[in-house]
Amino acid sequence: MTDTLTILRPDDWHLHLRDGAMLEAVLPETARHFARAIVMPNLVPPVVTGEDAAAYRERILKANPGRGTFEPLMTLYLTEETDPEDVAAAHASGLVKAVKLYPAGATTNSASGVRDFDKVRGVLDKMAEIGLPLCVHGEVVAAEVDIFDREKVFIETVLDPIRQKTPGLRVVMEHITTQDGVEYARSVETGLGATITTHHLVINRNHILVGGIRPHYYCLPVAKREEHRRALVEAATSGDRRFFLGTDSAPHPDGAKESACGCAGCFTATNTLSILAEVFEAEGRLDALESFTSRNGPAFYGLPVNEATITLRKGAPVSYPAKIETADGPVTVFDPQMPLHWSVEA
Ligand SMILES: NC(=O)N[C@@H](CC(=O)O)C(=O)O
Ligand SMILES: [Zn+2]
Ligand SMILES: [Zn+2]
Repeated sequence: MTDTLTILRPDDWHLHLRDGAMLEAVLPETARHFARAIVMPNLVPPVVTGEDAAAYRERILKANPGRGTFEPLMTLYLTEETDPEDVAAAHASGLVKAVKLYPAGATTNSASGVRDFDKVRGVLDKMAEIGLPLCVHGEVVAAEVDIFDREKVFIETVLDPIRQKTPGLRVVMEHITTQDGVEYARSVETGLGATITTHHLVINRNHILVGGIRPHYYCLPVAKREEHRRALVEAATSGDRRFFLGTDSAPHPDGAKESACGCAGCFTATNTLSILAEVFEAEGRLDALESFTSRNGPAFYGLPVNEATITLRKGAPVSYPAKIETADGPVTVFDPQMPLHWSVEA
């Protein structure tokens, strides 16, 4: 039986670091194990211009004393007013690694997102020309579409048309939650990737609703039926280069989650690697963990893999804090409802 596993140091291709006191509290949780992360731009106000991204990057680096090896990979929040030339300049300077598309109203802090996709055509055409990836929160927001169908309908009515109208545009389907997402990603040979979160590999919609409503399992896109979770596990553990880890670790203070109108987001930075090792081992696919966490993402983004490694060791159940303390209040760490035996060696 394998009880140690050494893999290239992982990256997180979808992460929320927030700002201010929350940034300071959560950044070490990611920097402990990850070399790089694609940092989501949904601050209030959002990170829209190259100048915004440069300033946010400085704040992240400053919040990370003594852990100089963590590299934030910056993104821009696409609005209907985004200037294609500003995007191109931010890309050319090496500052920005992706642009993020939020359909307006789809998720946390998405009010400045896109309503009319034709209005961003110029930016998308420019991105296709320069090879800058578009990261997509793939849910429609129309009130008549059931929340459990929003991803599937988005793929059919928004994502596929966008890709047809802007050939060559590189797209990452962020945090896919359905078999439909897996199948669509698999239907395209190059230029389309998909991130999968830690929590969507573990929970289905019953975790949110059975035995009482459990706000710490509520995130967007909302977890789906078990058959969809199984499709995600199969895709993540397959080694297929189109699928890579984006934890979507999204901290909210407990008070904002345990509320009559609780925020969406699961905070998984602290125990992600232990959870993933458990999931991959259960599938008999520990050999594919490195592809998912450390190889497929850099390959999609055209970046080198990390040189450093981490070692996971199997032993007695790992202990981790139930909550992270922050100046904004405690943040509950995702509870996978299973013992975790794999720890990351310091
Ligand atoms: N995933 C979530 O449920 N929440 C994210 C936003 C997002 O990634 O959609 C957040 O910023 O809190
Ligand atoms: Zn999202
Ligand atoms: Zn997210």
